[in-house]
Amino acid sequence: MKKPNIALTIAGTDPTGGAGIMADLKSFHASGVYGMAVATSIVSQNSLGVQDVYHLPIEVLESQLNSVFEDESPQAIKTGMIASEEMMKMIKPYILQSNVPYVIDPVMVAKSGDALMDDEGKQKLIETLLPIATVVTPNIPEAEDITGFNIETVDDINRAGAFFINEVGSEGVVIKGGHLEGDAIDYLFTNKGVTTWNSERFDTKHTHGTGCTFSAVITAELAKGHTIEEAVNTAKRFISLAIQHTPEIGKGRGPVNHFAYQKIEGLDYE
Ligand SMILES: Nc1ncnc2c1ncn2[C@@H]1O[C@H](COP(=O)(O)OP(=O)(O)O)[C@@H](O)[C@H]1O
Ligand SMILES: Cc1ncc(COP(=O)(O)OP(=O)(O)O)c(N)n1
Repeated sequence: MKKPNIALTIAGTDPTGGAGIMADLKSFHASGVYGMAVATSIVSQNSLGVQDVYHLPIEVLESQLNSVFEDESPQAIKTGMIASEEMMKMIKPYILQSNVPYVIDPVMVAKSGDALMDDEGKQKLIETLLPIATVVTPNIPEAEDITGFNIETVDDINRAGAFFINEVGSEGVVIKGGHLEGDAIDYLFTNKGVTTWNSERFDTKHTHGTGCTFSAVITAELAKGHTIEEAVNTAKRFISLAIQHTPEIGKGRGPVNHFAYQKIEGLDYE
């Protein structure tokens, strides 16, 4: 059997499996990629919200990174929740040395409204990690925080896309339209221009972890050697099916279905 491609996620946890590294590992698996995961923070959360957040000591983060990189070389890396500048500085050299596609989900606030990063962390993310990203996947509030202006119209989205590419220095950015009204439209900006993906908006409250899942699939597709455009195309189809076929788990805003794409599209593993 051929050795699989490997994707690594570096992010926070969710014991109920809807978001964070747990959702990333399921999404990697459902994309036919071998997943590895380094935890940054332990988050006690569920479909009802975030109950507690415990940031791991920096030496625990370093120790996990060494365990991964002493042993293997992932073909793509994703970061999600990174709470402090100290963590960002610890992670950055591992990403640079890997020299593989790097996806940033700039996680700042959970949909429950709970903060997952402080204000200083947001500024440091712009300075340390966003300039080395292959793709950044902000939702509208995250894009507003990073750019510093309100995003309400398509003109605002175009201005935000230009800000990430020209001022921050990211190679690509997908500004996700999940938080706007109407169809769920996502906008990919690269130096080649803008590409949009449009899906119907499914009327469901079960959208916990949509951003984690979407960015994890982009990472998996990049690990397989696909282009940014191909990776976002697959991720959009994956997340649309995952939201359309939610498993209705938990008492509140539950997770998406990480295995709908695999079942419906009949993904073949190599
Ligand atoms: N109700 C919905 N119906 C269809 N697609 C959605 C819906 N909500 C979000 N999406 C899609 O899910 C992905 C994640 O978007 P979003 O929910 O904005 O991210 P986040 O979880 O980071 O807030 C995007 O592709 C977005 O268009
Ligand atoms: C550990 C952890 N990371 C990220 C998030 C945010 O997830 P996201 O996919 O943006 O969706 P919501 O969970 O906010 O609905 C999280 N909750 N936990």
